[in-house]
Amino acid sequence: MNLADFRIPGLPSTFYYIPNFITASEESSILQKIPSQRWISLSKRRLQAIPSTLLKGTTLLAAPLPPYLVNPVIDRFSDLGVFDATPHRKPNHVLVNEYLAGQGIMPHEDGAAYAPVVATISLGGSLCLEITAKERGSTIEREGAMGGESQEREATGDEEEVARPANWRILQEPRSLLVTTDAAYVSTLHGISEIEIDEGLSAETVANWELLGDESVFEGGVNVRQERISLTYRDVLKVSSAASKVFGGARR
Ligand SMILES: O=C(O)CCC(=O)C(=O)O
Ligand SMILES: [Fe+2]
Repeated sequence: MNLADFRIPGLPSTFYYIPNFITASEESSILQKIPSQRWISLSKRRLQAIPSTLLKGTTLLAAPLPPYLVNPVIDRFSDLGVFDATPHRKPNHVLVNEYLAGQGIMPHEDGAAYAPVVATISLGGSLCLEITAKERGSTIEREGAMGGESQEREATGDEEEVARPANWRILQEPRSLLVTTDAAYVSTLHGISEIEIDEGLSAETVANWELLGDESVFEGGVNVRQERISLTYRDVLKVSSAASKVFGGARR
């Protein structure tokens, strides 16, 4: 399997969409293992930061990812070379987002705490991710990384930016992998509309239509939202080990 074969055409470089990246039984096994007591509730969705929320929004306290987030996907990322260009060459942080029908996430960018590669696995329902080309020079801070604290920022996000219509839609099916990298990571915003039905779905309006696993599901042009969980894998640039914190602190 070659990542280049899965490049989404017509979008800023580079997005890749791989349908059926995991099997249905792998999907249900992961869903069962997501801990039910770790959710942070935001007004529009719930999330978990694993292994933990970044310190100051930028620094990961080193800890391994739990096995259910490692197997089988990390080896598959390696086979595809998804994180080959990032400093740790594999992800060290996962944001788990849950969206019920009608829930979404404001347009945002993921920001400079991470290497510019996000690998998103979708579980449960399908929905459209909306991509907007960023205006030159504009900056919108990362929304998801800081968990609960960032909710305020989400609410007060730059109105001009969020009011602009999306340029492209990527339809994410359950069990698919979406990779956002290179210029696309820094030159576009992504968001999910708070709607219960995605409408007008077709080869003309969905950028990854030709790459879908089963486009016949969407033949009527509609997707009725079901509960969806996304696993967004990232490589946090700054990692601090607990030991270096303790000893570094004691020496000063
Ligand atoms: O759920 C998704 O696919 C997107 C989530 C997201 O953008 C984020 O957590 O930063
Ligand atoms: Fe994001």
